[in-house]
Amino acid sequence: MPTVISKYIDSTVAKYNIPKEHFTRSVVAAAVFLYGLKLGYPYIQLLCKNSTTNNSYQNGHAAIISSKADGDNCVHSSTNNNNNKVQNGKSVMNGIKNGEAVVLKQQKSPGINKEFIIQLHKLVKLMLPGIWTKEVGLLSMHTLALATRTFLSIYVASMEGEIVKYIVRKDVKNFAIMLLKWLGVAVPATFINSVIRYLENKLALAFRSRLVSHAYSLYFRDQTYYRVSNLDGRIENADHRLTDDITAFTSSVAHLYSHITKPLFDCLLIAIALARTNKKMGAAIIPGPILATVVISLTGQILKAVSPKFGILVAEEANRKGYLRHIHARIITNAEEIAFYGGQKVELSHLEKAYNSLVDQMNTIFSQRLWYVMLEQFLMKYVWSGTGMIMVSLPILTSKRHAEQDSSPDGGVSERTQYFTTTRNLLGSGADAVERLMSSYKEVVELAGYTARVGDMLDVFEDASHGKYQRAVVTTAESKHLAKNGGFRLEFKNGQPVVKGVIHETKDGTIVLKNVPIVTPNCDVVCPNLTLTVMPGMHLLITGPNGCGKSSLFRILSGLWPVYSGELRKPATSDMFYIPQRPYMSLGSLADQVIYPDTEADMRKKGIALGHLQRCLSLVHLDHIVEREGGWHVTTDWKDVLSGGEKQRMAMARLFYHRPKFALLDECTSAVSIDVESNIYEEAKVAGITLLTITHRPSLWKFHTHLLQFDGEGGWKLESLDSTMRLSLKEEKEKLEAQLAGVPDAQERLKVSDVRNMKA
Ligand SMILES: Nc1ncnc2c1ncn2[C@@H]1O[C@H](COP(=O)(O)OP(=O)(O)OP(=O)(O)O)[C@@H](O)[C@H]1O
Repeated sequence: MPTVISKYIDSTVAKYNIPKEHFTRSVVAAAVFLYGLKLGYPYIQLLCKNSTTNNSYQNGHAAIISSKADGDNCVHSSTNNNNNKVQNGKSVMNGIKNGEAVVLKQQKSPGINKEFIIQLHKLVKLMLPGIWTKEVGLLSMHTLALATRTFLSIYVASMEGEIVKYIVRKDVKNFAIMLLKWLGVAVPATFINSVIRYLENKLALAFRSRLVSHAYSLYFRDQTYYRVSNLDGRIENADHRLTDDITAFTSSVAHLYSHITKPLFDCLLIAIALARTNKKMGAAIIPGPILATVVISLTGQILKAVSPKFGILVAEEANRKGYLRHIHARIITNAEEIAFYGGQKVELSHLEKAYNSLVDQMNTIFSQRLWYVMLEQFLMKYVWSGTGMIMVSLPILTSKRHAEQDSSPDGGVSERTQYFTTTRNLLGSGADAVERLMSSYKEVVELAGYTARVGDMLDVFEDASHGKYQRAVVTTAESKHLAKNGGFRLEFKNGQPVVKGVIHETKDGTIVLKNVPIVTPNCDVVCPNLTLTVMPGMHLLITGPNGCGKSSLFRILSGLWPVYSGELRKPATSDMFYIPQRPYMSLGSLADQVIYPDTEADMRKKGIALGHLQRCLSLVHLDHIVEREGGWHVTTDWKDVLSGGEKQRMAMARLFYHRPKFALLDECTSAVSIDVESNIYEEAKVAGITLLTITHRPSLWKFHTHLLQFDGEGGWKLESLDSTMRLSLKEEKEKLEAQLAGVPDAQERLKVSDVRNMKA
């Protein structure tokens, strides 16, 4: 068949007097153009479609807002903050809990689509921020190394052809010279191979460093690390995305670059070398490439049609890996509590569940790969080898040169053997190159999975730092009731609550709340309307039942939670210092614990010496630990070394180091003995710090001038805590204590009477 085509072409060119070379080049150019058009067509079509259907759903379904008809419960979930559309994704209805809440969750499908190209473009811009960067230098060197390797491959293939020619001619001298040359080329060739791998790893690391530094700067901007896990519901396990996913993404990009660039060079240069060899043999050039193009295109189409959705599979695998890691991290963090409870059975079952789910996903990928790789190998190894054999034999079979035309002594046998060896080697390398190009499709699809995870993470960080959150929101009947009573109703837009409150920084150092609601991240309104002014020196005691919003008030004052309505005036964040119930011990030395969140450099800048830290510790009765632990610069895991009460005292020592205008104390001395606690409060007041204290301990009342009492129903009461008030509270406490003190006696009497009754 190819011979027939070749003969037909020869006669046609001769008939119209067209130079054969022109004809050949035009055919190859047309074939390349058409194939390029065919590959690019779906993307051109997609681009056109997207620009015309901007407000419509694409490749997915969206369920944006769903509300229950009875009006008691309403559920909102949005997949996009600005408009109600989901691209290349779908929203999944997760189920109805207790007949009250429906939670909707968005599920994106990573794949080779417009979303992928946009996200990849954004990430590439971050990894290659300019021309004169280290990354571009590495990339250029890498490209040069890849091109050099291709030239060397072609050179080696032609040398091998010559070696075979001298063997057939029995020309020992030339054979020995060629063999030495061949060995000489092997040294730079292997060095280049090693350089390619080295540069690929360097490039992956450089890309990773760029992305990590960008991601860290976003993660630590404006408390984003808190907001992402507490206020936004889009990404779980940010730690996994920041570590493993960024690594996988950057390695994949660097690997794909060499995996695509090198075969492209190979294909181009090998095609030119093959054409020249064929021309030298006086054989027809067109049939071989046409045959190769047809076979390769068909193979590509078949593989594309049967290829599993590796992008989705890989993204899901990364998700499950992240979850498994999260469960491990929880066990390490809460090891003591779990051990006290003896909760290993439950924890083990959680771990096993997470691990088995990862194994299931990996098995799915392995089994999908099994059939795909089998088909890939069959098409690329056998079908292509057969095609290669036809291509190698064609020029020899169709060559018009006759034995008598050959100048060589063996009638052209050695020349034809040389040609055969060179061409076979070149074709082998060419086939390898095309195989790598085609198998890189699978890697591109996997890259789409990593791109989606990294790109989504950066988008969420960006949104969270600008106060834009998305999470499935459930408002309950109770919170709606509160909202009605307080005259406050949370407003929703695109399924997300609208932040309408204003925040101002005051210069006079007062805290003012005007009609500020306390709203949880789930949009439960725990207190619809709080109005309050705290002047410096006005020590405020905050009480109320559990879950009434006491700590949440501190979250709002610290800027962690948004102000949904009303007005908040507060001093600069540096003038307020929050101490939580569970004290946080940082990494570092003993001195680092006292000065946290300052660093030693900050401390030096402020002109503070270690002697001052010693005084801070003595104010909380903790100065003895300096000697006990071996000095200020000892580094250990302070979380485990210090007792619960010691950790709380250390947290209070920070208060004396920083000396803020306001101290937000959230039951932070619950494990400290009452006498030490009283001393600390006394000293804090002497230091001029205004106290806002959440406590259930009556022993602390005397240090405060005002009382803010939440009733747990959304209501609150602010009154001054004068001596009569303190007395009445004290009396109430003593009455209750007296009643409780009688309970064991009563129980004892009850037991005795029960025994008597039984005996009777
Ligand atoms: N990160 C969060 N996401 C969702 N809801 C939260 C979050 N943190 C707190 N809440 C909810 O906010 C409400 C008020 O919580 P808050 O911590 O202010 O209670 P509290 O009055 O300090 O209680 P306690 O005395 O038990 O410490 C609770 O119903 C709680 O479930």
